[in-house]
Amino acid sequence: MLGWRRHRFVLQLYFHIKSGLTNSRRMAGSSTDLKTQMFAVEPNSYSLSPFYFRTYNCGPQAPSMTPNDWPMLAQGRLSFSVCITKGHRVKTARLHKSLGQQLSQQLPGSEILRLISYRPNDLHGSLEKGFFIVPPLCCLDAQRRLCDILGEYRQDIQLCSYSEGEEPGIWQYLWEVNGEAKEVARSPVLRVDGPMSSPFVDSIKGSAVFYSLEDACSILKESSAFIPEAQKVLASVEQHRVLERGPSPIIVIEGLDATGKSTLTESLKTHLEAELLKSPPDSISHWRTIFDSEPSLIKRAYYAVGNYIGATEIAKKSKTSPVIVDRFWHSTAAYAIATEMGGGIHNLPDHHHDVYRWPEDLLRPDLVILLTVCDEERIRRIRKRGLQETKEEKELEANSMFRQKVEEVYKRMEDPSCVIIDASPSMEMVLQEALSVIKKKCDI
Ligand SMILES: Nc1ncnc2c1ncn2[C@@H]1O[C@H](COP(=O)(O)OP(=O)(O)O)[C@@H](O)[C@H]1O
Ligand SMILES: Nc1ccn([C@H]2C[C@H](O)[C@@H](COP(=O)(O)OP(=O)(O)O)O2)c(=O)n1
Repeated sequence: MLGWRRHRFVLQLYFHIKSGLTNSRRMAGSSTDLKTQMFAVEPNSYSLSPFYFRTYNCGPQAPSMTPNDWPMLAQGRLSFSVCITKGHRVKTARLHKSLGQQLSQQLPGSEILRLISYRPNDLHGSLEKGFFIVPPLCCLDAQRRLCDILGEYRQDIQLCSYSEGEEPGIWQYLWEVNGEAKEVARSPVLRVDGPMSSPFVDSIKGSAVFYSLEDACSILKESSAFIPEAQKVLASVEQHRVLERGPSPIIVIEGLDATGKSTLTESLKTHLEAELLKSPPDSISHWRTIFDSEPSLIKRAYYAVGNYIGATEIAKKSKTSPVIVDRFWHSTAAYAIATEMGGGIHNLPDHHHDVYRWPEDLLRPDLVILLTVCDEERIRRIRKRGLQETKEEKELEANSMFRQKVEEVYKRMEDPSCVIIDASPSMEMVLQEALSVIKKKCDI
């Protein structure tokens, strides 16, 4: 109760001294929407699985909740959700990324979790992405700073706070960030079980993993207004029309950074008198850092399209010699799925889920080899190599859970699935093992 009073006081004080135009039409729409809204918070230390809650209408039989049901509200804690309201998908994705960065930088000590909000009967039509913010205990300053950050985004966000209310239960308060102190709506909230099909998984398709060239290109088309290089990548697709593949085997080598892909692909090239190609191909790889700094919607669309551009060259070369490919679609899907799914391995989509399928319209290799080495050896190799690591690889080094998830997704990919080779032994032994697998699986 005390938490709620203090919390409302701080927010109202803040909004009273802010001025600006109100946007009552949008907020009125949102407040009615809230009555049927589901929220899913990605797993973290509070909950190893996603945390689901929904708003509901009060009634005589309405169940009420206590902070015991909401671990993040224990000890009078307050928490917040910020959703980016639905709009142009590329613009929304960029706003989401920049808001996430600002929240992490400017609210040190707060837990910033990814959140999605949706209506169960219309997931894709209603899905909004955002963050669930748990400031440190007794940190009034965090609320002020949160409001400061949100000022810049006020036309595009919906801010709610959560606390115990005057009436029993946990309440969600919808705030108008844009003008006088105004609590626009309030609603009791109820923690609920997750649906059978995870909305986090459903939201991946078409927003982080693209199962057709058309889907990935549509994102790059929309991005062209903000990123001139997106247009250049699309022009490259036009120049690379898919060709019939030849009779020689196409072999993809996959694995985490420093598992020995480059070393093995170079040796295979020599031993099999093969062509060595990589994805993304040279024609677009110089724009990689530009797309790496974009939100996953755009970054993953770039890598997806890169596979299709690469496929044209792969198909052409397979007419005359075996082709070895250093990373292909499995990398694109594995890193995207592992990044988008919070929590541990148990939270990944189940085996045989259709997120692990190969895109129908993408050239299918004859064999995919996955190189694995233990963490200690992989990190020893990264240090020995001494080259600059990508930001993502630095995170991989720091985040063992993410690394395990990427590798697990590789292992779950289907049709073609990966043949796993333990790449810990000497380079010569790894090469011999790879040659033996290739001999068995391909016509060489
Ligand atoms: N089987 C192996 N045993 C020991 N070191 C290896 C082996 N394979 C590769 N390396 C070394 O590990 C480092 C990373 O290998 P690299 O082929 O560049 O990996 P990737 O292409 O997967 O990032 C390099 O310094 C390489 O010489
Ligand atoms: N075909 C590909 C190749 C790489 N990627 C992405 C997946 C990861 O985000 C990075 C990994 O590439 P990185 O440059 O770190 O790794 P290598 O140097 O190729 O070992 O690129 C992809 O999505 N699709």
